Amino acid sequence: MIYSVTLNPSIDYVIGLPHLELGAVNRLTRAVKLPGGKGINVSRILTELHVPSTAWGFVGGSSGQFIETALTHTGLTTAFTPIAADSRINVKLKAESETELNAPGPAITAAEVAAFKANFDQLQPGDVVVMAGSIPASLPEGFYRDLIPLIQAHDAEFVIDTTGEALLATLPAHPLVVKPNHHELAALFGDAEYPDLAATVAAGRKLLTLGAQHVLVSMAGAGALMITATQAWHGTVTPGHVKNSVGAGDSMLAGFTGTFAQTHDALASFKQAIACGSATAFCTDLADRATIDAVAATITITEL
Ligand SMILES: Nc1ncnc2c1ncn2[C@@H]1O[C@H](COP(=O)(O)OP(=O)(O)OP(=O)(O)O)[C@@H](O)[C@H]1O
Ligand SMILES: O=P(O)(O)OC[C@@]1(O)O[C@H](CO)[C@@H](O)[C@@H]1O
Repeated sequence: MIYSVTLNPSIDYVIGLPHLELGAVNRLTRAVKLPGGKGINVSRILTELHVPSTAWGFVGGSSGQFIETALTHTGLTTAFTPIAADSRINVKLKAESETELNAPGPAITAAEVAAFKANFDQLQPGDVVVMAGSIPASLPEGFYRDLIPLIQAHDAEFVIDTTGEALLATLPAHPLVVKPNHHELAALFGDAEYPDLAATVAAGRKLLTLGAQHVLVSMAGAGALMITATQAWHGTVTPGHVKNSVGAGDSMLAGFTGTFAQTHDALASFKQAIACGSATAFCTDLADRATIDAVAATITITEL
């Protein structure tokens, strides 16, 4: 079983208008509410792929109720920990360009944390826990790192999508896959942007040396890399009409994790990762199965 962890779920309030004028009254031409949060997005894509998963995390208030109900309607299994405070609302503004306004998240009490951690008692060998997204300000910075022993005590694996020191701190525990984007990768090593794929591969390979089992580097419209100790592949898709980049990275992680959990075939998992990431970029919400399959048929993989 795959479990996603979203410590800080959100309602994603997606609003659109042709032109934003700061300091003026703007009339929206589009306004929709979606259940959001990186782990939740991973679970939503897994559902599209018919890979069972359960979404864990903290939800509270009427916003939390909306998130839970909306996810249940998608067929996703949730086992959220209820909290007294309200889940956050993040604004995704689509005008001339995309702007995201992400809230800090609710206060979470020690009793709520204890109830959440009790979930980990049910893990079985071979299960995978995907931890993704920000940590609410009321929880310690090292919260993800502290969950790893709870996972490994059951011989389960973990996947982590975080950045900077928080990511580096988890590598000695051998995450199944890490997926920085190329900007995050450069920042991780205090480098300027990498000039070419060879330099990006060399930096990605350092993450393997530090302990990651698989390394993907996403590069938005330029596709993605998968890097092993001796090989590297660059994957791209036929360009399409980009409608939404929110959740492309989460979709990618879902594609890799879901396929790897079923096949243990890293290259097939990489292809599905690219298909899911790009399909989300080509959809108005997260990708649907038909778009994922259509995009998968256009993938080109080049061994570097
Ligand atoms: N414009 C695009 N055209 C085609 N594919 C895209 C595009 N943007 C993203 N993708 C696909 O999605 C993958 C992940 O995108 P990206 O590199 O933006 O991840 P990210 O920075 O983690 O995204 P986010 O945080 O917005 O979810 C890319 O590697 C690519 O396969
Ligand atoms: O504030 P965080 O937790 O870093 O990111 C949250 C978020 O931006 O990530 C998802 C897209 O990746 C959205 O659904 C959600 O609003």
